[in-house]
Amino acid sequence: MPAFSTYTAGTAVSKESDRLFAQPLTQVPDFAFNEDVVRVFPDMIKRSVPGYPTIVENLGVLAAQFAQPNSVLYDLGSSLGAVTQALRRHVRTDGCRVIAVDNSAAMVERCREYLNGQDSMFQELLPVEVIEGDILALEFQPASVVALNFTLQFIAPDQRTALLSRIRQSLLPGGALILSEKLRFNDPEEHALLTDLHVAFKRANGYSELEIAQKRSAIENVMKPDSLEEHRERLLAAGFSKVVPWFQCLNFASLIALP
Ligand SMILES: C[S@@+](CC[C@H](N)C(=O)[O-])C[C@H]1O[C@@H](n2cnc3c(N)ncnc32)[C@H](O)[C@@H]1O
Ligand SMILES: O=C(O)C(=O)C[C@]1(C(=O)O)C=C[C@@H](O)C=C1
Repeated sequence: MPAFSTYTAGTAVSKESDRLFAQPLTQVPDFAFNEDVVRVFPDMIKRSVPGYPTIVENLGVLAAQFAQPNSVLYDLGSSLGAVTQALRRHVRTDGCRVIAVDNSAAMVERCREYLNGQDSMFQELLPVEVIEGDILALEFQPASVVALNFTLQFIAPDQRTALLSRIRQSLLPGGALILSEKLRFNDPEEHALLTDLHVAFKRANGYSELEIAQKRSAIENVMKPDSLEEHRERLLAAGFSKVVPWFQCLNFASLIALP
C-alpha cells in the first residue's frame, strides 16, 4: 500500500521515502523520470534541492504579480504538478488557465490524479490542462507566466536557446519567465565549496554516501547545469530584456526573466 499524506489543500500525494540508490548497484543506469522515481519524487526533490519548498511556494506569489487577464500560465516539466498547485493557490487574475506539460507518462498520470482530486474538492480553482508531450515540440499560446522549475537542465544544451526564444515570443507584455536551475560555477573553488555543501545538505537529509554517489553517477549524463553567467547570456540572446535572480540556496537558484 502506498503511503499518502495531505500535502497541499487536501490533495493526497505519495510520501514514500526515496531509497532508490540505497543498495549497491553493479551498474548505475542513467536517471529517468520513470514509475520508480514518480513513487518517491516528492521526498526525493525536497531532500535533494535546497530551498525547493520556498521556491515552489514563492513561484506562486511571483506569478500572481505577472499574471495577465485571460492568459495562459505554463508549468513546463511539471512532474507531479507542485508548481501548478502553487499557481492555483496564489493567482487570482480573471480568466487565467494553467497548462502543465511533461514528457514522462508516469509523471503525467499521477499528476492528473492529484489535480482531479483537487478539482473534485474545491470550486473556483484555475482550470488546468495536463499535456503529455515534449516541451521542445509545444505550440505556445500567448502566455503571461512560464515556469521552468528545474527542467531546462534536462534539455540538451544545444536546444536550450531555441526553446527560450519560443517562450520569449509567446510572452505577453507584463509577463515573465521564472527559471529555476542547479548551477555550476566557473570559479573552481566556488564550485567545489558549493558542491561539498550540497553533499552536506543531502547527508543532513538522511542520504548515505552510497546513495549520494550512485545518484550522482545516474544523473551526470542526463542533467547538464549551466553557470549563472551562461543563463543570463542565453536569456538575453533569446530576446529577454532583463534577468533578475530572486533566490539562491547553495548551488540552486531561481531567476525572473522579463520580455
Ligand atoms: C526535476 S523535474 C521538475 C520538477 C517540477 N517542475 C517541480 O517543481 O516539482 C524535471 C521534469 O521535466 C520533465 N522533462 C524533461 N525533459 C522534458 C521535455 N523535453 N519535455 C517535457 N518534459 C520534460 C521530466 O519528465 C521531469 O518530470
Ligand atoms: O543534484 C542532484 O543531486 C539532484 O538530485 C537534483 C535534482 C534536480 O535538480 O532536479 C535532480 C533530479 C531529481 O529529480 C531531483 C533533484
